Amino acid sequence: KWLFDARQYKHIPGPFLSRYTSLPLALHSRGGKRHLYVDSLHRKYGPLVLIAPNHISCAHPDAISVVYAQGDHALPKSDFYKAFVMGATPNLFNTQDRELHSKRRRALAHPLSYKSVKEMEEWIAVHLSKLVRNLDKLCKPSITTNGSAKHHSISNGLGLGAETLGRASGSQLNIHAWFNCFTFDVISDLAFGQSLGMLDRGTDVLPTGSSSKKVDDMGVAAMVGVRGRAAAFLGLFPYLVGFSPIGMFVRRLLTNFWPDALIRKGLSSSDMLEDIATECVRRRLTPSKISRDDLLNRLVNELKKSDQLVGDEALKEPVDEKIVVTEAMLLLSAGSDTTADSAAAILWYILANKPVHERLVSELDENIGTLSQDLDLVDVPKHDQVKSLPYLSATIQEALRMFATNAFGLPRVVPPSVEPLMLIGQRIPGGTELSVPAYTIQRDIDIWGEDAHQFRVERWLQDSEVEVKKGDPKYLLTFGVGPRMCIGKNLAMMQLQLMIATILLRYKIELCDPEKDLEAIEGFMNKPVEVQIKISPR
Ligand code: HEM
Repeated sequence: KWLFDARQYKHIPGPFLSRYTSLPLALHSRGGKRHLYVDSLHRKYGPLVLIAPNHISCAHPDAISVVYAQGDHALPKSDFYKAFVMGATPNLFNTQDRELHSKRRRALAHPLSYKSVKEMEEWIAVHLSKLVRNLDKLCKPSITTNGSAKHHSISNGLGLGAETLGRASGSQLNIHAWFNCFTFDVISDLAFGQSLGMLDRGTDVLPTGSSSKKVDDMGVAAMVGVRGRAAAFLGLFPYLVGFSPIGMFVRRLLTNFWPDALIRKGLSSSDMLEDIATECVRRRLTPSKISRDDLLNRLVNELKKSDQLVGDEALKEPVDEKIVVTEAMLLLSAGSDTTADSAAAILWYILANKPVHERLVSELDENIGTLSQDLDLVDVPKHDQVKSLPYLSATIQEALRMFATNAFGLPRVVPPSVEPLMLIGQRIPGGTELSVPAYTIQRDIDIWGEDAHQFRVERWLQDSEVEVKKGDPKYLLTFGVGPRMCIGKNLAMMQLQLMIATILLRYKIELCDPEKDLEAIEGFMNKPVEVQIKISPR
């Protein structure tokens, strides 16, 4: 079968080794640079490349609507997603079953609609205000008894090794770590009915005793990150993982004995996250606890409705706790660091481009004006004030194009039973995995023009005086495309617009090292390593 597989792809170019093994791809994935490797292969071999024995990467604009097609032509997610097991049941993100997906998607679509997210804006504002209070304090070094300036320090969660994720001294801090605290607090508040309290504690390390399993000194952001890296690697060997009892058993073995510490840590982080989510959801579902109309409440109601129970009857029935936990945990892992990573990258691009920074500040000043600078009255903009600002929206689009939070191609599979599929003039046999590499598409000069590698906000502006090829959102793959595209986009965009606007309105900021490029490491998503800024009140 192995040799047969290799023969049926002989018309597709690619590295010799990749015809027989996924190892080259896996090694680049383990190194956190898969998208750059695949991009280099496209530059060498052209738009279709065999990157693993039955996996074709398609860097062509026409491939997007075929690989991520809607309706009857939709291709299911490939076995790669088996590595994203969380709990013992599949969730909206990792299920390969079309019916289960539609059912769960319906249950979450309403709670995450723009209208519903807008109704939860006040909870987001509470956390934004806490973020600002923390940054305000860090902006102003306090004076010690001997008169010297004392720097506020923050131990803010640990990265993979011993490096501190968000240390701040005086007016220098890693804004990425603070964005993580903010987005984790928001999503845990909305999805678990209780925030993880990171902004209150100034750290993403949970207090001891918050979980029955051992949560060592690793921050939750690092747990989510390392879990993504392990899954992105193991997904290339899907026969090792999965929901079956054997898959679960093998997973246990891997967690304890896999020779690579990163993979072991990723698997045990997944267990720890599950443990945290289970405890939070269980606490929240206890009848005596306060109930409020947040994401968890809406999700529970929708799940009950999808079980054909309606009205009062639905509310009386207990919902399957396992399903709520698995979906709430998905929201925690899918809806937190992704937003923080994107916000950190957007801010980096703004600060690295002074004219863009200045124009944004003028737009915000003209449209919003000053916010309260009084620590006790921390005031943040409303989403209605920022959502339609043209320069802010264009900057966010352009930074997401350049950074590509979702950078590698999300794999789908041609069902074995169907007729070979035609893709940009080539026959693709059933059973083939296909993906469209977001990073490569988002920097393709045929789509974006000769300046595709340059940060040009003007390409998204209607009335730009600068000569530039216009941007087309259908080639921006940040949130995915098709039936499996991001369901949390409304919430993510709302947070991104509010975070960036608030920070720019309130503070004078600059990069600590403007000469340094934005460093990123990729797991399932691409993540900035850190963004160190100098910050002071405006
Ligand atoms: C800037 C932030 C975000 C980015 C870049 C992002 C990106 C993505 C992408 C690319 C996908 C498709 C994944 C695939 O096909 O394998 C996806 C799916 C998903 N995202 Fe997001 N996301 C973000 C924020 C959020 C938020 C805030 C939430 C939840 C509140 C969320 C929940 C989900 C879920 C549940 C799915 C699975 C949808 C399905 O399979 O039907 N995401 N996201």
